[in-house]
Parts: sequence; C-alpha cells; structure tokens
Amino acid sequence: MTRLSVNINKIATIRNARGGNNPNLVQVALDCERFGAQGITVHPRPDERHIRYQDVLDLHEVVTTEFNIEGNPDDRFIELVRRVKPAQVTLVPDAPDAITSNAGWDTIRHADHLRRLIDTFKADGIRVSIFVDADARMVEGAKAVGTDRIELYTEPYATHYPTDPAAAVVDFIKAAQKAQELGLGLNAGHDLSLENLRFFAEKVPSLLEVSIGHALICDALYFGLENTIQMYRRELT
Ligand SMILES: CC(=O)[C@@H](O)C(O)COP(=O)(O)O
Ligand SMILES: NCC(=O)COP(=O)(O)O
Repeated sequence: MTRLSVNINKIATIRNARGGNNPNLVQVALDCERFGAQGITVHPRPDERHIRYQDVLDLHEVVTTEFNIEGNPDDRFIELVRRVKPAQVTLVPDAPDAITSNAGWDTIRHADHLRRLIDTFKADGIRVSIFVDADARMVEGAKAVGTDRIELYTEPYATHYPTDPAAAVVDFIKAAQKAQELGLGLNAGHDLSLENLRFFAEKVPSLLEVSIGHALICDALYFGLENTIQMYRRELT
C-alpha cells in the first residue's frame, strides 16, 4: 500500500499572507493526521515564503506520523534537519529563487556532495530520500551515493497525463523497476492530484509513499480537508 504524506506548505502560504497565525499550521498538521494523513511533509525554503524554520521546530514537537522535511541542503537546512532528526529528509536541488521544485538531482555530477550529505544524515539515524527525475541512470547514481530512497519528480507525468496517460507513466515505471532491482525505496511527488494519482499508483511498482500538497489543498477548498484526505487515501487503495 502506498502511504499519503500531506505537504502543508500552502497552509503556511495562507497564514503568512496576513502575518498572524490563521490558519494555525500546527493545528492543521494535527488535523491532517486525524483525518488520515500518514505523514506530514514540509519544504522550508531559504526565503521562508511559506514554511518557516521555526515551524519545523514546532511541528517536530507534535507530529506523530512520519515527518518528512524536504529542501535544498544548504548549511541552514542541514543544521535544522540534524537538530530535528525527522523520520525522513528529502534532498531537493532547487535554486533559492525557484517558484517551485523543477528538477531532480544529477546524481552522477553531484555524487561526492550527495554521498557526504547522505552519510551525515544517516549517521544521525535519519532516513534519506533524494529527488530524482525518472531516468534509470539517475536512479543508478542514487544507489551509488547510498540513499535509502528516491523520490521521483512527477511533474512531467502530471503534465502529460491528460493527453496520454500510458505514455506519461512509461519512464516512471522503468525508473521504479530500476529502483526495485537496486533495492532502493521509492517515493514520488509533485503535481500529483485526484485526477492522476490512481493511475500512477496502479502502474508504478513498489511505490511506498506519495507527498502531495498543492492539488490537495486546492481540493480542500471545495471538499473540506477531512473529505479530501480521505478521497486521496481512497485513490491509493
Ligand atoms: C520537492 C517537491 O516536489 C516540491 O513539490 C515541494 O515540496 C513543493 O514546494 P512548494 O510548495 O514550495 O512549491
Ligand atoms: N514532494 C512533493 C510534495 O511534497 C508536494 O508537491 P506538490 O503536490 O505541492 O506539487
């Protein structure tokens, strides 16, 4: 069964719009768990445009499901993750000014850097996942640097799904098979939605976890957070 981790970045975006504490991010995380989320994902960015570094510390105190911290491993991020020791850290190579994550690691070019980081986090007892494109060479590179899991960057799948679902998922199936062959755990995320999730989860083998934020929070505006989380969970069964 594929587990659902709810990314709450967008809740922080709404909160930050007015400078107060409405919605209360910690309460929303607790409610997501109560409504069926099997993990909470946050992606603190250097400009703290949504998740603030203090939020990560506050969430760490209360989250009882899998806490997954995603981000570009700059010094401040590394220090934060090592302090919090979440269940999982997901390393993402995004530029500080990127609107959102837009590519996976080149696991061959950045092998030494990744190996050092992964060794550090693993020595702290933190499971490591690295964000990669659906490319068998990058998956092999990920294995070589010692990560526990990879997270497949699913935006290309989501973009092509409406026109040709079968073609859209082909590279993801191949990358997943490669991960399986190499003994790497498999996560996926970015732009997954109620429209495209079931097909992805049915076709891609050994998918352990999806992290979903943007579409899920948008759906919650119409269906409510509790219904929406249940609807996403149903797509994964
Ligand atoms: C790593 C990843 O895939 C991102 O989707 C993510 O965590 C979302 O970040 P934003 O909410 O800042 O767009
Ligand atoms: N790792 C992907 C994630 O956490 C959420 O991505 P999105 O659903 O906001 O695109």
